[in-house]
Amino acid sequence: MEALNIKMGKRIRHDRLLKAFIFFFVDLSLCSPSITQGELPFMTSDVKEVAGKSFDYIVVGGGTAGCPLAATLSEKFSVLLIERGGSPYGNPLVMEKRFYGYSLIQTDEFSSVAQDFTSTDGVRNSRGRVLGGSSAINGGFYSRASEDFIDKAGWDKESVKDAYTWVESKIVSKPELTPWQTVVEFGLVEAGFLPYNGYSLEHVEGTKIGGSIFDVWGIRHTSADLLKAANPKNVVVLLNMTVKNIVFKSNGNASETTVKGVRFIKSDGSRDQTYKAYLNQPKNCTSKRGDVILSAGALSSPQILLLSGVGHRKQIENFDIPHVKNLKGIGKKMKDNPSIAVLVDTNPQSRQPEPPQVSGIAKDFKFIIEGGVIPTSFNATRMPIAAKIAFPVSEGELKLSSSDPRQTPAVKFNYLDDEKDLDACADMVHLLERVARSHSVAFYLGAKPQNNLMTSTDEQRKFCKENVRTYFHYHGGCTVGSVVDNDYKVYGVKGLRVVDGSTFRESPGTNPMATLMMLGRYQGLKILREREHVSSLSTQQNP
Ligand SMILES: Cc1cc2nc3c(=O)[nH]c(=O)nc-3n(C[C@H](O)[C@H](O)[C@H](O)COP(=O)(O)OP(=O)(O)OC[C@H]3O[C@@H](n4cnc5c(N)ncnc54)[C@H](O)[C@@H]3O)c2cc1C
Repeated sequence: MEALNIKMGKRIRHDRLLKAFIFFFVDLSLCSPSITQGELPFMTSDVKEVAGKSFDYIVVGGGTAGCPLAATLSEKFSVLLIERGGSPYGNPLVMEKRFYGYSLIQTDEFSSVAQDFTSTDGVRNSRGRVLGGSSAINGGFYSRASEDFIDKAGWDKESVKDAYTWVESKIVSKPELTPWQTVVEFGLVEAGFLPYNGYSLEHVEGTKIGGSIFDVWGIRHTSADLLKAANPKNVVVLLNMTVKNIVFKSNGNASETTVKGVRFIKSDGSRDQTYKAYLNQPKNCTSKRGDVILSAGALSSPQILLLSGVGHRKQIENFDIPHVKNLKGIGKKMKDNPSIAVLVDTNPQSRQPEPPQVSGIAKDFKFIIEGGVIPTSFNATRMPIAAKIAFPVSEGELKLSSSDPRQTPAVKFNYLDDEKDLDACADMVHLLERVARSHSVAFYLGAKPQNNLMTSTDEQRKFCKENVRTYFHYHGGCTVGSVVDNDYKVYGVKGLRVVDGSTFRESPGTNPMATLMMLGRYQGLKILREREHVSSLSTQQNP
């Protein structure tokens, strides 16, 4: 136990460990409020309510960024939000913390809330397919981006803070640590992740407890809950429909590409029947108009652009899609933070799953380490401690693999291709082992601390190459500066924006969910400000 008593910036008190053990035996979810709580009155799967109609804004993808964006725009404008998946409410795989991780193992081709995909590198991965997007299947760890990241993005600091606070006031809770999470905390401190910062939403070096979108009853609050702030008179959330492509105006002016609306299909597979929804048209050419905003995530937003004929001509024409606009950056700069995990348990066991709640941020913010209990089947879990490289150099590409928008496009991330990433990974393995083999972890498992750590760089590099996996923070494909400008408008196309993880040149160092929710709110408010004097009444219906 001596190792537990090492000095920290702020001492972790022993009564916390006792409290954590008590928590272990009292399953708070038994007295949880109903998981159906939160159904939204403006959700529908009835295509007739929407097909052929016009709106000021059409948001494609009700995910992490799309929900806060639609909620915010609806304060002043009519908004249609189209989501390919169904409602998260009432689904225990989404809503209940005790089933965390099960959604990733119960997948099917077209309807499960998590959609499996394997990158061309051979790494298995997942993405959300439900209102709330990937915030409905993820670990729920909530952490703001660093000031440096916000500076680089050129965002207004005060507005960023307000947008984070808006999100946090609605869906973020301070977690109670379980015994295992407390042990991970001690292990990180023991391995030198200092200072100890306690509970913090900020991205700070050392060890910290992050926020959570799971509340004290173990109920998940996805970004869909942010839609509760929407103006119910102004918003329609259309579920179970997949947007196939963007509809452009054919005004004969080849130099100007203007968006008219979107075309979509039912997600269940009846692909032959397509439906359309339109943007309201401005009364005259000087009035401002709304946009179609793609918030379909790092894989689908570039895919929808390519399926719409926007992108590299050759790729598009290979799928018999008419080419509309040459924009070479689409599908480029795809990145996924390389990750390595070490299992601390020797065998699978049937434990309650636990999302990561404590993180170690090390070496000038280069590495992030977290630990959890992850289900590998319906009756077995493992206990990995995993680390990611925060700012990898290697990048890859996304290409169409089918004209079916429900299929995941082909994506290659080129994990660890760059020597700098491989060196960083070797360094990361060293740190990871120090946590995984710490006295704290060994004490919890009732084992002796192992001292057979990998020592040679060659051994660590080999381990990295053979074991690289995802931390699920993939991003890029429509990056700022190459596909969208600083206002998130697609270059050369009128009435089209992208607001989601595809616009990130790099993931915000820490876990990205908080910053994507913030981005939805931030960009929504920015658009409202831009159009302060325009009301939806100044527009006429289309067609
Ligand atoms: C398993 C897992 C664990 C993670 N853990 C964490 C964590 O603990 N903390 C953290 O900060 N981050 C975590 N992440 C990362 C984070 O959740 C994602 O980076 C983030 O949610 C992505 O947000 P987004 O808005 O870009 O996309 P998404 O949230 O994925 O939203 C895209 C939405 O668009 C919909 N859509 C896609 N195509 C179409 C179409 N053609 N038509 C209509 N709708 C469409 C999708 O169904 C989805 O709802 C995790 C991710 C995963 C997958």
